[in-house]
Amino acid sequence: MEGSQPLHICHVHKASVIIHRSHTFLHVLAVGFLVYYRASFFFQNDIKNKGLPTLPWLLLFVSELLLFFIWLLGQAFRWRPVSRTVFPERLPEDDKLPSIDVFIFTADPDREPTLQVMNTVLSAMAMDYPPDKLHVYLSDDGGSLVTLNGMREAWKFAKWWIPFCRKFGIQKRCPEAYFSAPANDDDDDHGDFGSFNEFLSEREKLKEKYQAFEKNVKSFKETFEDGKDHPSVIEVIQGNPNELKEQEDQSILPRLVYVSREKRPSHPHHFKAGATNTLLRVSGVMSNSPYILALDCDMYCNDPTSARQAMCFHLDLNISSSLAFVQFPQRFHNIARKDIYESGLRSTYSIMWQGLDGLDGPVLSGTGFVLKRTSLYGSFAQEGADPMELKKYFGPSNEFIKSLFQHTKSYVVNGKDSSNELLQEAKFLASCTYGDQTKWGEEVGFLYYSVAEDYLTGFTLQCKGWTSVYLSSAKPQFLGSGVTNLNDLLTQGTRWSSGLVEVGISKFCPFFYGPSKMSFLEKMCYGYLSFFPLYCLPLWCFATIPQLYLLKGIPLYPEVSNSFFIIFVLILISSLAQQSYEILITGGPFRSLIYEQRIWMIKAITSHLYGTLDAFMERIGMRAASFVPTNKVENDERVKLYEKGAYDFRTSKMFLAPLVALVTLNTGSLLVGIGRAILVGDLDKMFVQVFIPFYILAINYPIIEGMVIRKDKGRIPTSITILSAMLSTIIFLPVVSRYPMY
Ligand SMILES: O=c1ccn([C@@H]2O[C@H](COP(=O)(O)OP(=O)(O)O[C@H]3O[C@H](CO)[C@@H](O)[C@H](O)[C@H]3O)[C@@H](O)[C@H]2O)c(=O)[nH]1
Ligand SMILES: [Mn+2]
Repeated sequence: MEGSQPLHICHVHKASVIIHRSHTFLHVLAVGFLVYYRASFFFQNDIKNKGLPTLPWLLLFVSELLLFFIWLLGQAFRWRPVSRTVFPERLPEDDKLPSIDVFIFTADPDREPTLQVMNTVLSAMAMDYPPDKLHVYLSDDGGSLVTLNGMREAWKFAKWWIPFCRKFGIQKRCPEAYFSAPANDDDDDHGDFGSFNEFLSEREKLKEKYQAFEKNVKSFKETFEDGKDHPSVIEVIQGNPNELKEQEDQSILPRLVYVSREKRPSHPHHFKAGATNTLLRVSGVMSNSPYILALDCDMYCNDPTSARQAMCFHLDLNISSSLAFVQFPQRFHNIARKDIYESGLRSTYSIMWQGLDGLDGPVLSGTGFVLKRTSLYGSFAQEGADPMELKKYFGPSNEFIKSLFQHTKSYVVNGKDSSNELLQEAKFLASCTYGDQTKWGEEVGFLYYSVAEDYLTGFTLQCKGWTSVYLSSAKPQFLGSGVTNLNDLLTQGTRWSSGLVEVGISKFCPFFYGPSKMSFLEKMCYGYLSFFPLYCLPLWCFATIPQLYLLKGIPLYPEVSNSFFIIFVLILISSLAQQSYEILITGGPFRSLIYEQRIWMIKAITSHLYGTLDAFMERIGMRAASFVPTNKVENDERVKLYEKGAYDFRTSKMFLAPLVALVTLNTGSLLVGIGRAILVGDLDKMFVQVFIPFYILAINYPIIEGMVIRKDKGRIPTSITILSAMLSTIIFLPVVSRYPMY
């Protein structure tokens, strides 16, 4: 680095460190007493005599231990949280900046509206970075003409949009976001008053052009096409040469390339990891930039300086040699005031990733990262290596092998003569068999093993000694669309947990995979992420066992007068205190306390259970992996429900039935508990078991509302309520009647 001014600084959150560590100590102490209480039960001589059932005790004990274990792993995130500040103004001159390939992924024009995808493309093209050093690639796994047409339209609009953004210092470079905000954004730099009028008239002109663009994108209809069976299609998007001189284009616009890899029904395509590897190869022979910015199709650039921010780390000679990627948070533009689905991912991006950043670095998070290309190539790509050996790793393309040792490549494709060869090579690199018998997906590029490809790939990078940094700023660098209905939330949650657990129970298990250069605390964090979905097992137990035994009048917790009762109370308070503290320091509204617990419970009962089962079934070969892209279409009626804070229960029976059945069971046992308290007068003995269903129902009141009060379309259908009530009776009745009431 030139001069003495640092490009970035890092602050340790000292107060949080002290608070978290002391809290961890106290909480562990309390759990120690709980373990003593549970364990001593088994050493009582009179269990048999009293006829007390040991199975529920054992289940509760194991549940408590498992939940505690997961919690303990989670404390590693709280060990040393840090945050960072960058100084992009101290970066070297533009001509010294390295070039960047931007990868944008889309898979399904029905779930991912083309206009939205094009807005992401435009926002990336308009980033504040030298345009000749920016190459934007769109991977279209849908293989859709609608998307290709959208790209051509986006290119035409970009020719107006990008100069406009530059001239007036526009900050919101995603056109949709820009035109839906008022004209006088204070962040923009309009110059003096005279030019403000000029600005207004140009803005009007641009708005008309945007509307025309929108119309062209939306009105394009596809003649039937099968997105799952087609050859690779690669097109360097360039306007009509007569419209604007090519050279002029080049000086103002970054390159834009459409890539739809070959797909054949008989050939696995490995979802997003496969798409990423295709883009790595294709871009390798086309632009071969040393850095890659990856974006999901809904994640538009909200801060045009994000690429420069990332360069503050990549160009810092003190850390750059081992730095694999800079991760930005996933933030969303559509989170309602009441974030009832917890789609803001508060804890992940404001607590956990900051904690990882204080250890060896954050987890690779699929989108919003700037990664060093060579980190994905492994250590085999050494200069002087045997070319035949290299082909075993990277496949047969000579052009691609050459690219491994060339740092950047002048852009040559323009659709004519010699460059046509390069386009042919690129198509070859995008063919579905290219990776066969190579190390792509195993040791090179993104790994295919899990649908949580980002998590797994980042994990293996860090095991090899690569580091990462996390940069979260007050102004989000990227904004995506968060989920706004229960169905999308639970479908996505099922995929995530299946992908994560799959890693945990494989040879990649964070605790055993090696040799690993990762610190123990970092391993705990990775272990937490792989195993936390298993909290579904304890939660299923807590939602059923105390309730069933309350119905039978058998106590499973200490009575109020027992001194161990206070331990259970303390553990509850301690957990709530930790969550409240974290909501407080991350600036969340206090009601999140309830929303987050509700979603925590709902996901345990549904998506985490299914995801975990899925992972085990895949492991034994009973199921194939699947990746259903999250729906990004906004439906007015459904968005209204979301903004009102009402759950949209239109989802499958598979998700609703267990929720309704457990709410029914808990209601039943709460009523019986209250009845017993009045008639039998054993509230002292059964207090905890009455309190648990009470707490569950209080947190999940909206489910009761959805079952019996709401009349709108988003309610829970009566048929499901009846079905689940019957189901819960059939399943639970035998358990209740096995032991005599006394
Ligand atoms: O076969 C596929 C499936 C998906 N995608 C793209 O992958 C991105 C992420 O998919 P999305 O449906 O939005 O999934 P999310 O659950 O929201 O994604 C999170 O989780 C994924 C792993 O499960 C990561 O890949 C993502 O980056 C991360 O944002 C989207 O742009 C898709 O178009 C593909 O390119 N090919
Ligand atoms: Mn997404």
